[in-house]
Amino acid sequence: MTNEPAAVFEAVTKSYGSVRAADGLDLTVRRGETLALLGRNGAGKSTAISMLLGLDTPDSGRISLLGGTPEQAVLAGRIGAMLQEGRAVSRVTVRELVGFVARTYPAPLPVSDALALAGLTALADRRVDRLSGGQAQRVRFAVALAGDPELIVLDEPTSALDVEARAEFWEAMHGYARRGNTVLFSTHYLEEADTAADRIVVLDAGRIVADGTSEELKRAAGGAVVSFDLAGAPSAYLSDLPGVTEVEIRGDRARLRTDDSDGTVRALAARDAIRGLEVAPLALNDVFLSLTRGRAATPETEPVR
Ligand SMILES: Nc1ncnc2c1ncn2[C@@H]1O[C@H](COP(=O)(O)OP(=O)(O)OP(=O)(O)O)[C@@H](O)[C@H]1O
Repeated sequence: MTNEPAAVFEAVTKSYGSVRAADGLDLTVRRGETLALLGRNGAGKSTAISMLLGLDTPDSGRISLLGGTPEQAVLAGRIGAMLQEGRAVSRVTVRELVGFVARTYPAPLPVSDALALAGLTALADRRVDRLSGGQAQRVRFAVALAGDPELIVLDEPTSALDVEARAEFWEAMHGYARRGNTVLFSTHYLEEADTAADRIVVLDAGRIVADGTSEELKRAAGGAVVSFDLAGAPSAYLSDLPGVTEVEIRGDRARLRTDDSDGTVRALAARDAIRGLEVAPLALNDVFLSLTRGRAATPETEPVR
């Protein structure tokens, strides 16, 4: 393995009419890491991925992939990709399909390895049009692995899957990553970025607004959440307590985001407002919301799940 990065974006911009889908992206993807591009619908994830794969060209800036251009890396079979829309294939078996794709690459994985990595060994002789959504998605993953790529790029790979199928999918992906390969995937599931990735890059309106491990992102955002039962008491004073930056009341429960949890708790204790008191570190969801706040309320954007 070399120290050369898997992929580099340098000051990459891309506009569609008046929409800036990539607005000065600078990003280095290191070899062997599993990186999540996290953002709402329309944040620019698919645009970044299309440019990385050479399917779209930046208006300005530069992208290199495995030390060369995206086209060179893709043509040499060094990249595997799973994009959002998959074409349906019928009649062939799982093994036949993966074998067929593997033969188009210069140095493919043995088909049995690709099937095993994708958790498909037991389904190898099943027709691909007779699979569940989760199984079909793992077939697409096996197809992306067929050429034995060094880097795999997955655009929202689990968006149509239920919880169990998602877990199985990530298990398969981890098997591939453990072989020293690089994975870049996009998602709008925070939980998935949190658990499946080593590194999270948060995109918003075509810009990178955060970059780090889930722990680093939470630490950088600072603070904690203090919650307690109001027990019918008034809540108007809460926003004036030490450290409190945000107050949310749900039913009879108050939830305070604070930069100084000790100070907040002391002040609540002084008012005897500590029924059901809980102090918790910030969740990735809170971090994400504060990073992307103020840009969310347009009709095309949806909250992350
Ligand atoms: N071919 C295109 N023509 C016009 N606008 C486009 C095109 N592709 C993307 N856009 C716009 O660029 C912005 C970024 O879109 P992109 O698909 O990259 O976001 P995304 O983060 O992948 O979203 P999603 O989660 O919905 O896939 C959006 O405002 C989108 O409407």
